[in-house]
Amino acid sequence: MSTEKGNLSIHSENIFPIIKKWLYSDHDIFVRELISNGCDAITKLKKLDAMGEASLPEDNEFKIEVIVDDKEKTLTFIDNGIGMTDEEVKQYINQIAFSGAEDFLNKYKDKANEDQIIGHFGLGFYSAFMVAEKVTIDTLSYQEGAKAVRWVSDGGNEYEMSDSDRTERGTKITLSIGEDGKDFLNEWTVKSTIQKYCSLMPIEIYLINPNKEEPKVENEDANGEAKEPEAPKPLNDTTPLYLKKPNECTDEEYKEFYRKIFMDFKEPLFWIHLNMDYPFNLKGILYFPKLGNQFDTMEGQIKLYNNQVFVADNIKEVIPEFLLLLKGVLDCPDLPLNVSRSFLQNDGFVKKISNYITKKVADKLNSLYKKEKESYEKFWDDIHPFIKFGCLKDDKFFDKTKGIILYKTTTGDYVTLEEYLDRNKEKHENKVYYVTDETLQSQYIKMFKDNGMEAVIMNTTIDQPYISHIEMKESENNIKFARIDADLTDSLKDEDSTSEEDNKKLSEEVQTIFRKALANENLNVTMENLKSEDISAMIILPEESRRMQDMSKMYGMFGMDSAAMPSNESLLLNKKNKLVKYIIDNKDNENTDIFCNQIYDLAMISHKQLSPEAMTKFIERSNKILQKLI
Ligand SMILES: Nc1ncnc2c1ncn2[C@@H]1O[C@H](COP(=O)(O)OP(=O)(O)OP(=O)(O)O)[C@@H](O)[C@H]1O
Repeated sequence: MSTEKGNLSIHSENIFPIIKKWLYSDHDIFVRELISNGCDAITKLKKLDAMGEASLPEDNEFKIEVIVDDKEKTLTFIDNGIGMTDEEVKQYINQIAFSGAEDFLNKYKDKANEDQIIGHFGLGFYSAFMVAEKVTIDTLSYQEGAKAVRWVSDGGNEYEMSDSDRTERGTKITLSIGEDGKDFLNEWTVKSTIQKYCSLMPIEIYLINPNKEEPKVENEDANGEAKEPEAPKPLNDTTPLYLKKPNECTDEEYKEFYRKIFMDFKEPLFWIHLNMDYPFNLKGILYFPKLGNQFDTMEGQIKLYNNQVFVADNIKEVIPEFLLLLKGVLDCPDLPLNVSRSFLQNDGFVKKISNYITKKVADKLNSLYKKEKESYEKFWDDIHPFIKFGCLKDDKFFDKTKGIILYKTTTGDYVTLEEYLDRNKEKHENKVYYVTDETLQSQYIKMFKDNGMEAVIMNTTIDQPYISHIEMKESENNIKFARIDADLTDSLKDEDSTSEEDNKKLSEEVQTIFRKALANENLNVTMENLKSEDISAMIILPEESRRMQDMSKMYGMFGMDSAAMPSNESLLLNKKNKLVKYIIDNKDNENTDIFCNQIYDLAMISHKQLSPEAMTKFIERSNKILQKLI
């Protein structure tokens, strides 16, 4: 073939600077594009072979090689697929491939919307110019008698075609790397890019560095026999586990796949294998990860693939936000690979996928609850923030899971809301008592236990919004949550023969003593006849006031003054307690001040953390009390 020069029919002076500029943030995707073109070329040939329209040599092994040569400043992609004839190069590369680039340019002209443009990476072959100054294609078609063709372009709007010296079937694309792309002459960069985009692609991919000094290996074994050199390993897993049928996969395989993909060596708790052909094609595995410790951020990772080609991580337009707390791989060939995020957002098809995944997750949780209750309870501490977040975010998910949401009780077991309410209805109807800090509130927990009562433990950040959510959803049933120190239930009180009037008088009297001792004119004091004699006093703060306080503390961080909030805390004194009785009967005792302050601090410690000043005084006073015992 005589050398042929041509002009790429283009409507812009030069499209390539635009490609480089706009796609800069994603400029490693050219690796994905060129390798997937190689995969496609091989898949096409496999199909022809299966139809008997191509004959392949006996020892044929399909593969893709990527050669990184920092001396020659080239990065080369070789496949042994279908190849192209000169006519095909003209048609596919000069016309069709370019239309992808042209399409891109039109979008760029019409919509100055960055998201549209960056999201649209359907540039295929021409994305090579994002890093290359010159691109050379050497290709030999599988067809009998085909002649090898060379195509060269330096990224302007011109190309040159001539005969090539390629003798093997397939296509070799050589990128002469320019200044912009010099990172891609680094073996590690190329390797990690291939692993990012191509680790599940269906054809074996090998990375070759001709300039690397191979470490000397012993080529004789212990008996002096010549050792077989180790065969190079592909960088990818050509048959990812999710392609297998769920009933053919073992637990070990699921765990191994998880370790390999996420490099997470903590075992996942359980998983959901998605395998759907109709009405859309979706395969994948979603894992519920084990939370490390409470300081670990709950951040999952959902990798989206299109026919084993990586598209992106955590695309919240396709995957419901709360599912992003999971880890998983989803392969959806029906989702266009080259489409902008704003398009996905408005696509009804994508919503169907998202609803399907949500339903599958809810189904799995329900089946675990029904069939493997013990494991479900064991997993609960790890999975509950995820489930609660899902309930807050998605009403449908809430409807499907509300009956299987567990509450860990101070008795040590796990119950549903219905079970809790039912078994406590004699003592407090439609009311859920909860604990936010088991250590701090241990005094109250003990009192509850002594009286055969129980509270549920709600000690994570998601619990407060979740409580409000449940109260809203259950408003018809008038279900209310109250922290264990929010009020005093009748079950904790004993019969009291004192008249209401006398009681009021007594409370006022004691209030005066305590106000004076604590030098606090606003202190509220009430008297109750508790069942237990041991407790001297408790701090009571109505649920609503505490929620307001918590909120103001949160907003205080953003400049609101939380000190300006009135406090509704009151000191509840136990009439039955010896010390309280003693104070009432010996108002003028020299130790009254010490008693009152110590009682108040002890009650406060079980309610919230003391301020540094209060703590210092408490310790000083405790030491003084001890000294009096000498
Ligand atoms: N390695 C290759 N072997 C054989 N043909 C190829 C190869 N690379 C590209 N082609 C041909 O060139 C055409 C255009 O390639 P290009 O990557 O630009 O677009 P595409 O692969 O069709 O679509 P896209 O990459 O946008 O999904 C391909 O459809 C194919 O026919």
